[in-house]
Amino acid sequence: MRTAVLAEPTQFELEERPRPSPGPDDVLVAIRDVGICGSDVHYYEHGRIGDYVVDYPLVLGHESAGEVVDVGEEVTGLEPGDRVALEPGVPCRRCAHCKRGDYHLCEDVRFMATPPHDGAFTEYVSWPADFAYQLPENVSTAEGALCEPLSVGIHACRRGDVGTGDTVLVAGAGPIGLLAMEAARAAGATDIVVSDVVEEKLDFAAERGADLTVDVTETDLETAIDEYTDGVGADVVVEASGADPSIQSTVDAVRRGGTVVLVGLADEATVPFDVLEVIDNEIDVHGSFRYKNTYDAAIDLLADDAVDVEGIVDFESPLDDIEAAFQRAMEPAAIKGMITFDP
Ligand SMILES: NC(=O)C1=CN([C@@H]2O[C@H](COP(=O)(O)OP(=O)(O)OC[C@H]3O[C@@H](n4cnc5c(N)ncnc54)[C@H](O)[C@@H]3O)[C@@H](O)[C@H]2O)C=CC1
Ligand SMILES: CC(=O)[C@H](N)C(=O)O
Repeated sequence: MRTAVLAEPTQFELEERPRPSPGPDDVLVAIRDVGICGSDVHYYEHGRIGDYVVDYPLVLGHESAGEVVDVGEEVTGLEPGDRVALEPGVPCRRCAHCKRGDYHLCEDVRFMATPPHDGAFTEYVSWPADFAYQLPENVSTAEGALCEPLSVGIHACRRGDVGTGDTVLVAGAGPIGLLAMEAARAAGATDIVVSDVVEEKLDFAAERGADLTVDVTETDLETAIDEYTDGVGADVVVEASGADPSIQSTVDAVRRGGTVVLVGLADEATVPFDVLEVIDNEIDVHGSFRYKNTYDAAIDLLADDAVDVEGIVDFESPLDDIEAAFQRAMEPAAIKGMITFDP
């Protein structure tokens, strides 16, 4: 099977690898669509993200969906021909975190395209059947692949307890921010403010329904939020940029008693943060790591047309052109690239 292998920084090689056989509890999936995530681009460019260092060769890609072509002997509920979205993190199922239900916090998780685990820029993946979610007829495999970043948005909104009538500030209009905006709207938020430093990103967020956009290179975020909320502040702030100034400004933009959800990964682990403001205003600050139990919700939202994920895809490319696709994904205005495979 044809596989794109990251052989060294900024260097993919296309190689033939043997097609895997599904284990007893696995499904063999012919991959149809794989999104290019910011983390894939980071590994491509720098060979590491924090403590995760690429031991070459590595197969990238963790936002994937495709068609089941074979099933292990113990698998029930899925059969060849079914289209599925693959949840990329398979936990150990035995540790204290897994047993508590926080399987996304499992320290032995096998997460696609996070070293040393291979991902989905390949023609076939064998994957545990319970982490393969059947797609209804009206949900495409491209949408199935984007259940992954949508899940990050859904989990962030759950962490922030976003509810009916809320005003939500989403900081950062990359794919994660844009899909957090979709998830917030679906959770009942009626006012969504999006901040960014790139005008095109904000224009795109506005086209996709942001009620207010704030270019923080020109406008003070706290002032803009104060004006929009009559001095109250946002009920929930979802920080999805990872930029230090944005992280710091979350406590100024949120209302007293509101919630800040930190999703964006800061370059440095330590960011100066006004703790007194957190205490005085009784702000709940939550970290949000990946997601758990979101795929069914993501697929239901897609089937009901309650969210739009395909609209964030701005370019598609076949596997053979993956190098060019990654070069394009590195452009500042790029949003979401998708590697597509012929059926
Ligand atoms: N916690 C988690 O489980 C996950 C975290 N992430 C992280 O979430 C963040 C967002 O991911 P993507 O959307 O893929 O990244 P992205 O890089 O495409 O988007 C970030 C956006 O933030 C904007 N930005 C930069 N400085 C800003 C500022 N001061 N204020 C507001 N916006 C600013 C950028 O212009 C860009 O549009 C990244 O840090 C990524 O590593 C991604 C997936 C999962
Ligand atoms: C941090 C990322 O972008 C990646 N999606 C991951 O969950 O590791």
